[in-house]
Amino acid sequence: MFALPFGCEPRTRVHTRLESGGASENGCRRRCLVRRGAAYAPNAAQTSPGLLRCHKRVTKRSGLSRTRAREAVTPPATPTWSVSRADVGESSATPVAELAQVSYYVREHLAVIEDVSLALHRYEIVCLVGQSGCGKSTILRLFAGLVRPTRGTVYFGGKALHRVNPDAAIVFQNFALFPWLTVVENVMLGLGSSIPLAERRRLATEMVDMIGLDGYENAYPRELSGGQRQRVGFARALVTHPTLLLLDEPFSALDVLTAENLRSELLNLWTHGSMPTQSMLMVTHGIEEAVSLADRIVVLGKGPGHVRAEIPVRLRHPRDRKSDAFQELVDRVYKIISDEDVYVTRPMDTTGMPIPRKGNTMLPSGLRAPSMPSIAPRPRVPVSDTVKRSNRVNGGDDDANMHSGRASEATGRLASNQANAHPQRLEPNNERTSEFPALPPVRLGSVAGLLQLLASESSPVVDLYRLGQALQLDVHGLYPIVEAAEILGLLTLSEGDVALTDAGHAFVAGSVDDRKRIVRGALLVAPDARLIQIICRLLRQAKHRRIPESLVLDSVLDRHFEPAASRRQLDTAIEWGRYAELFAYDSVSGELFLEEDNGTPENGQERVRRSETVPRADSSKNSFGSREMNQLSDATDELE
Ligand SMILES: Nc1ncnc2c1ncn2[C@@H]1O[C@H](COP(=O)(O)OP(=O)(O)OP(=O)(O)O)[C@@H](O)[C@H]1O
Repeated sequence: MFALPFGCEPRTRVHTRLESGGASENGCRRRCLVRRGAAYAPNAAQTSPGLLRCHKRVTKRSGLSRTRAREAVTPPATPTWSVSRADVGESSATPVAELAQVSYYVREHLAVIEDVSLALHRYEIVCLVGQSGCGKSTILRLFAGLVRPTRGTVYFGGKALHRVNPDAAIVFQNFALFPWLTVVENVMLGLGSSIPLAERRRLATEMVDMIGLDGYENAYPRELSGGQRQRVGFARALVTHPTLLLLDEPFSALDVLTAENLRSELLNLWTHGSMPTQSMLMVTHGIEEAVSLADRIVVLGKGPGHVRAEIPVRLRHPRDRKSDAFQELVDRVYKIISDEDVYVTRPMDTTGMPIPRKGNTMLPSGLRAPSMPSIAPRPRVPVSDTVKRSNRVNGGDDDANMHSGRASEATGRLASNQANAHPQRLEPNNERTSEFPALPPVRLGSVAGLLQLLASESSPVVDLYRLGQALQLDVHGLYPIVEAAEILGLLTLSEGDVALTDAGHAFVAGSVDDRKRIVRGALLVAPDARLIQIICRLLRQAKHRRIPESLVLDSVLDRHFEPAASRRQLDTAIEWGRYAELFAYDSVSGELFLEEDNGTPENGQERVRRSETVPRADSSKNSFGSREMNQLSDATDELE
């Protein structure tokens, strides 16, 4: 199945609101929501992790100063962001969308779902859980108007829906990106052709920025990690400003740390009222995921699909997964799903108390046991220097690793026991031929996920071994992520224990811009980030602020690493440099380049940003004069 967000009309109410003060009902409502922040909402500047970049968006669009723009969208300081948007009492009598006694049959006689009634209210996240084949995705498609009910009615905004829903968008599990289109072009597809091309590009670029992919606008999907691809999926859905966001297992294809990071960023956007969306319906197989995100969990039964229980989740955000209330709810949902004979009547649903008839503890097919990691104490196993060195050059096993795919994740898990039991037996890596510092080849999204996880722990110090167990990562998979965080000064590792530093706490609490600033500052001074520092200096020396990647490979990396390891080092440097917006990369020409200089001195160095005006060298290596190449090549000796 492949579909794009629906609707072609430009829907610009949020931007209108931000620029003009907002006159629309929706804009007003959302503004009120933000203002009520004094009573319930978070202070983005203090507590907002992740993806939120509204202040930057406002700056770009309205010309406000950055500080003023931040004030325009940041609610007043408040103790905590703890109340669900569904709890603000703004849900109106008319649901955002509703299935009223809907049945859906295929081939005229095969019932997929039967007599399902389900209302989605304003500012509510509803999670659909249930065994494989119980009709979860079908319900999503009904709300999207992609399929029509055989009986019953689908309502949207109180009106019967008879066509594809233009105010809904879907985020898919498998990202569904066009590989031949860049990030911005993929997002533009969500907008439809009735909007002028330049406007589509502008809106898409803004959304890419908001979703935390600034610096990747012109990257192709193959250059992105799974988490980044799913960010594009979110951007493509959100760029249409959908009233209803439908999520079909959006985190299930991601490794656990990336999923953790993205999930918390999404929740943060939602909680801050930064999304144009009024209601979210998410299909998930993860019970803990449902309990951590949902305002209401709907459990479906199968044969044919029907609603077995609706369980309101009244826990406050951020939800403590170790709390008794959280775990009780997980157990309750688990019991309802796993025991077909637990019969739940509708009046009982609101209390969330099922009536067990007889025991059945088997995990149904397609249902994952509670999967979000929690960490317990354990005996200590230090990580050997050999493992550290080996992992720096070779990377770990998870999707976190930039050079391994899903298959290697599974392999890594299988290998985990041996590796954890005998880390000191791992063979030293022989690729490196000198003491040039190697970057651990991991994605920074995984680092963010790890930090997020550590911050949610009650203990300030967490045991690395237990952490690996909880994440189902062996030492090869986990250590490079920890090491990357260590290089960036975000955590400390001592005798097998990891602890967040002040910078690590600031990173977790910070916005996307804050996070990038922290990483940028660290990369410019960290001794182990010498490769990135050399690239930055070469770029500043280059005539057009562009260098071919071959220069870095030939003149720097190949002196110190075997060719395959050189490539991995360069890919890592590109990923980190892009994230920090230190430089950009053109994968077609294989060139690194500086973006427009915004003149902001940082750590004694000048930060540079994108510019269409930077002259672009020809994609062939020859466009760099041999004299310049020689000069730059000579310069590397000095830089090293
Ligand atoms: N167009 C169709 N033709 C034939 N069978 C269909 C069609 N649509 C849905 N089904 C069947 O209906 C059942 C429910 O499908 P659906 O994808 O909605 O379930 P699901 O709960 O989302 O499953 P999963 O959790 O495995 O993704 C499945 O058995 C599916 O094969």
